Amino acid sequence: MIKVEGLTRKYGSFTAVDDVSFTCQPGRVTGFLGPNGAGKSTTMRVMVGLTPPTKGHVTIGGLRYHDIPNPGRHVGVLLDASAQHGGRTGREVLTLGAMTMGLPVSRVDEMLELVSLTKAEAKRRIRNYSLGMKQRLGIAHALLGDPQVLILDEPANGLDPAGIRWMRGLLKSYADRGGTVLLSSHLLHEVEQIADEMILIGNGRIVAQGDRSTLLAGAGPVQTLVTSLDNGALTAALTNAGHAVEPAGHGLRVHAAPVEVGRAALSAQVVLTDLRDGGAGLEDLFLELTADTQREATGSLQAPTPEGTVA
Ligand SMILES: Nc1ncnc2c1ncn2[C@@H]1O[C@H](COP(=O)(O)OP(=O)(O)OP(=O)(O)O)[C@@H](O)[C@H]1O
Repeated sequence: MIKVEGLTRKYGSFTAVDDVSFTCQPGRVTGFLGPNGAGKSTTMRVMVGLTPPTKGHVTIGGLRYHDIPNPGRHVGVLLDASAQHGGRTGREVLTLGAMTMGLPVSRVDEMLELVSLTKAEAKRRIRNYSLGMKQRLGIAHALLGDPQVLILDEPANGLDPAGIRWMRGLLKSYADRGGTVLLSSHLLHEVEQIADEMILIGNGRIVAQGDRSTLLAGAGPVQTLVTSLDNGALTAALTNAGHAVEPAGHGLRVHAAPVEVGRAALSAQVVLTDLRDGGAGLEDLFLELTADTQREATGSLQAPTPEGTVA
């Protein structure tokens, strides 16, 4: 388990992380989500002892990182995949890691296979790796010591769609086996597909946390988008059932849950061709909660004209 308690990190008069507290449970993937500069990396750096906190503390399995004997056997860390020495080969990096942690060198081949780096790629110098290859190597390094806890900063960065899917499966099965995973991202869709819990941070402060349904409960009124073979009859049935209905594209927006819409359609014998949640959703919630920390106005984006002026 990772426990962050009252963590504050200041740089001069600037507060990068402001009284942050949360826990990451074993068997769960926790997503750490926030816009650029929100304080995710700083929090993670404090977790693994690379940045001292101004106030508060972090424990992993009850110990501060510095007090964990042979930490690589307990905590797998990937903070910056490009931070490896460019002149070393991937195999050398993993071999050095295995030797430092007292692991058999056979572990290197296992990890290379796990992250799908070929033998030829493992012999290449890291300065010639693509970002996605560096990321795979970083994940291999984090998993080398078979740790119970993983702390990964933007692990999907640079991975192609198949790589992102692979990583999702890898982290989910790791958590299913009882591991604790904390991963950061500034991309909601990346996190929401994998995380059991989400922690939203903006301007160094936690703005929301919980599982998907808890967060969605705070995301505005329930709405459903529905299209049918007879929208007129469906509108009548929904109105009779006491639900507000308005036209939306080829279908209807109903101020009720999908199950209520389905019931009304059944009673009116209307065939549905599309039925989906039309609520504000997590993205709206995320943008709303972090609105004062976004660099862009979220409501009224205007594309620049070809001349570079806003139309
Ligand atoms: N060493 C430092 N000195 C001064 N300011 C710093 C330092 N490290 C981080 N900061 C500032 O702290 C804030 C939080 O940065 P951090 O890297 O933690 O954000 P982040 O949420 O990881 O962002 P991103 O998604 O862009 O990686 C930023 O404003 C950053 O400029």
